[in-house]
Amino acid sequence: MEDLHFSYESKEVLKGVSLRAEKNEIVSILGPNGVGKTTLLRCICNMHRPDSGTVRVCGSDLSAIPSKEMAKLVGYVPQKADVTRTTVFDSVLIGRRPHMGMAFSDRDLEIAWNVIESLGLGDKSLDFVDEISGGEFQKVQIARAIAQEPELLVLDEPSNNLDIANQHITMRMIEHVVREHGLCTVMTMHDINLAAYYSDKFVFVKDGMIAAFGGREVITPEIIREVYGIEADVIDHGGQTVVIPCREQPQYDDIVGAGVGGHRRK
Ligand SMILES: Nc1ncnc2c1ncn2[C@@H]1O[C@H](COP(=O)(O)OP(=O)(O)OP(=O)(O)O)[C@@H](O)[C@H]1O
Repeated sequence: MEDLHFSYESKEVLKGVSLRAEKNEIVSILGPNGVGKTTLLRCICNMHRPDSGTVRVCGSDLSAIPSKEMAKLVGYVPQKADVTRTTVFDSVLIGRRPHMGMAFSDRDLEIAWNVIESLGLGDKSLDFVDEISGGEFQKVQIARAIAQEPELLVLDEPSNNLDIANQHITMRMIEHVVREHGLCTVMTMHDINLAAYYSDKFVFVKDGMIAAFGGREVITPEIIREVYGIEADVIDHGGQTVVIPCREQPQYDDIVGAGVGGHRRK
């Protein structure tokens, strides 16, 4: 992505974003609510046309290729997806559409089933997607994108609605697919610790620009303060980077003192 600018009408959300993600890499995009993370992902997937700048996947300018070719390159899981009444199995199998000829092949069926089983959805495969839980639905969306076998997997908050065990099952599945097939995953995350657990690179977004981009060395108390405006400790826990917000935050007192939620402190 090179020098990308994007505006909603007169509001400029992305102000010259450049970044490069490699094969076999998991890249997490981090930053506060409303900073432009989803907008960035939608530009990567060609769902938003940037004001200027380019996005290339495997050398192809996505704005210039047919949608079926695009679907072979990029699999996208949005934060909120529409629910149509299909079974879990069919919903995942549909991910194979960019690869199929006139009909689904045995290989398509096998790939769909393997992903479903790996994500622990086997016993739900004949359930309708409008009759499963929010977390199960999230896993179905991710399973479909994995079954699509794209070069680039773009995930908007993949841990949404998932309990701690399912967060790790899903992230491990994504990690496995990335390592096994050498594809690239770019995802937004609010949980920095989960991102730190599984990602190779981190992009901190602030004011429509990249505040930091790199390996786990960019996760520092300074960048957390700069981007989120909070104090936090960043510790190494057995080789794992862990961010722990400090209990005392001067601005929390201001918020509580101002009576947010009706709980004015005396
Ligand atoms: N369709 C739209 N029309 C106008 N403004 C929009 C639209 N979608 C998003 N915005 C605005 O653009 C900004 C960036 O939104 P975006 O959804 O990209 O943020 P985000 O970082 O993904 O937020 P979150 O972490 O809360 O999901 C926000 O101020 C938002 O209100």
